[in-house]
Amino acid sequence: MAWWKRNAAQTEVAEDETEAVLESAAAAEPVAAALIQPTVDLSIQEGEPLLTVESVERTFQVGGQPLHVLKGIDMELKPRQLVMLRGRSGSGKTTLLNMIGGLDQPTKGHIFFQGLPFHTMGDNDRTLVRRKQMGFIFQAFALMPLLSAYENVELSLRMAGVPGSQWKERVTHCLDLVGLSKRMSHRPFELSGGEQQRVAIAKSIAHKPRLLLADEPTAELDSQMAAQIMSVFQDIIRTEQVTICMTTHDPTILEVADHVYEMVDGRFI
Ligand SMILES: Nc1ncnc2c1ncn2[C@@H]1O[C@H](COP(=O)(O)OP(=O)(O)OP(=O)(O)O)[C@@H](O)[C@H]1O
Repeated sequence: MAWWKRNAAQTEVAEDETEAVLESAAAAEPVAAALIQPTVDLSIQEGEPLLTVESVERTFQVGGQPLHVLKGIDMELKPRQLVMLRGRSGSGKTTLLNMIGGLDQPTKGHIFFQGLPFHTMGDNDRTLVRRKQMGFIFQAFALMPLLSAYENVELSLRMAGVPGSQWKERVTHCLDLVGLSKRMSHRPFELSGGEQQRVAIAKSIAHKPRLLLADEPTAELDSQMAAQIMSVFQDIIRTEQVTICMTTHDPTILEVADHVYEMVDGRFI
């Protein structure tokens, strides 16, 4: 299980932990604001891919033996696309998503995000690009249980170092986009699973990322709620100009994808 999945699963935190997160967010604000000043030109020309994966392999050492998980992956994400990675459990989808998100690096091959070589960049540089340009959505929603929907979205703006003067308008806009204007003051336990996932989506797009990565975002939802989430994804691609790459096991939602990559044992077929 990827560490960001584990983090998501561990967000059932106690009250004092919520306080700690809020304090660290406040402390992080000036630092984050300084960190996310663009030091490289992240704009891309029309028609160019947002992300390119070339001949990527990932091998883990398990008990002294190499485990070849990705065995030569080539793919492309274009601006404003909805792309799905489909495959059986253990086929390597999350491992690939981690590479695309700059959370891990390939053993061999190249990954370019807006022309930046993720495969050679250091951890700090990839973290900066990720904070500013990417959003993440998890199966387990990753919401702070003691904060309202509004406060959850606002927290992600604080963490991204967005100036406080912009928070209210942006939080309201993002919650409106996912159809939750009337639920802003509700806390996660006062919301349905689909509504919680929509708060998580609002949270992930609040800082205006170019790329949204979602690991099984509909896995915990019934088919009606899953369809709602896919409709929200289509809306935000149009209105927020974002590209979405998600993993799924669910064959019923594949038809809304612009492209489906089918993964079998570390390869696309
Ligand atoms: N850090 C790691 N160390 C060793 N093996 C790993 C590591 N990460 C993943 N693996 C192995 O790589 C394989 C693919 O895992 P991955 O999580 O990418 O699959 P998946 O397709 O996302 O599966 P699921 O749909 O169940 O989430 C699995 O056999 C897993 O045990």
